[in-house]
Amino acid sequence: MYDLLVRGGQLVREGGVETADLGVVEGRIVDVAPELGGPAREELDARGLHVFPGAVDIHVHFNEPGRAEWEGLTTGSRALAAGGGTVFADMPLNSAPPVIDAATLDAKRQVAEQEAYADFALWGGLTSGNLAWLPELAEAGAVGFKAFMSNSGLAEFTSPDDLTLYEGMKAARELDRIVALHAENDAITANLAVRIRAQGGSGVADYLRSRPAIAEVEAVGRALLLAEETGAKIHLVHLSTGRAVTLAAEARARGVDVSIETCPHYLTFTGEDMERLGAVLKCAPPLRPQREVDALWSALRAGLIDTIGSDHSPSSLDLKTGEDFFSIWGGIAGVQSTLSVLLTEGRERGLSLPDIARLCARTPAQRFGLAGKGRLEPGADADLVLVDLDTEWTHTQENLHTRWKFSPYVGRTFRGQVRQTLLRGQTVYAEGRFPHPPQGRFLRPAPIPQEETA
Ligand SMILES: NC(=O)N[C@H]1NC(=O)NC1=O
Ligand SMILES: [Zn+2]
Repeated sequence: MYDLLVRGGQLVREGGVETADLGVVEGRIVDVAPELGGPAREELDARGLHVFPGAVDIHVHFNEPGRAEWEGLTTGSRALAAGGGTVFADMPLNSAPPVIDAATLDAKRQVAEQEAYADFALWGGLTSGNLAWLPELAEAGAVGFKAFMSNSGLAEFTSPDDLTLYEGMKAARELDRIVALHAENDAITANLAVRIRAQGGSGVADYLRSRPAIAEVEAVGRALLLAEETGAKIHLVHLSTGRAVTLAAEARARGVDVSIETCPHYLTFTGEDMERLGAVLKCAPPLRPQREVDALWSALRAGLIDTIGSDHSPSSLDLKTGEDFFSIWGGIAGVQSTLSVLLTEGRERGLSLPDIARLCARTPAQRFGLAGKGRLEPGADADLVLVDLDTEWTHTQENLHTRWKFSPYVGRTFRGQVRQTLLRGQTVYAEGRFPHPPQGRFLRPAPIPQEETA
């Protein structure tokens, strides 16, 4: 007897899209076939809908404990679920204190186990001062170590110098953990900012000039060399330029173990949009000219980019206002919109539905050792998103579930709407509501597979 039978949905799987039923027992998919026989305790009619694996957002900042006024695990994970997500990996900053040792990781884990509407993994930090604590972070279940090659924007989350990064990668290799890198050259970005501000620059165009593409490309090149030298596995977060993606893809072709992420905002908005809309679009690396947006879409079509993470990083609204654009908080609130962007713009730009499922679910789950996630296969968790692909809808402040109703996607029209999200067979989101209390579980990464993730 099934606990749940999902009837007649169009399943988006690795090989293509097929109409079939899903049989679920104790939160796991046990059977996938057309016209499964019952009985079942509960049936869900998915006819006319597409069923995707729950999205796995490997890059969010929910900022709890310590900075819940910026977002919070409850609101952040509700927004994730409303956007079709069932798993998130929370970055070690901007929670306070940041996650740089086992005790801070355990403290965040405890809060998330109470509050998260999705299953979750936790990143540890690799900072200038915590090399000695990487083993205990790995032991506590960190999914990997995040390092900033430029200023993180928060004094308590320091950047490792190149020697520390090199030694951190060696340690990460020993611990079989991935190092995630925010790759921008610190000397270029910091010194340009000082010079431009000294000349009185304080606007969006000034900010854009302080973070040129070469800052990203140089840091990506350096990170790849260090990874090649140490044999470490690295994950390049939020790449914003075609040239950085090409550099990383070339390194991968000669054996460097690198995965490549971009974010919906680099696929949707340009520097000109940032100049027009201001703080709601402030991020680092910054938004780029249209030709880079197009280059990222080409790279996605060519299979060069592995994962899409939201880099959801909001703050309270007071930090998003002010005359000096350099001082405004950098971070975009997009956790609810990743799948919507891909279903709308991605389909127009030539991605298939299985491509979208691979980028948003299968590859991030596989790359980060999140067993049972990201696939609609027998044995996997019944993490399902029911999507009506044809409905057009416009994002409003009212349908945002984040703490602050401040997102660049408000006012945007999407084609394809999330109707219902299930986590291990239980509905966590349906038609604007969250019918059950939070039940997210901590995911400890399994050993990372060696094979290519692309
Ligand atoms: N600290 C933090 O969240 N930084 C993020 N925000 C952003 O725009 N880029 C980042 O790396
Ligand atoms: Zn981030």
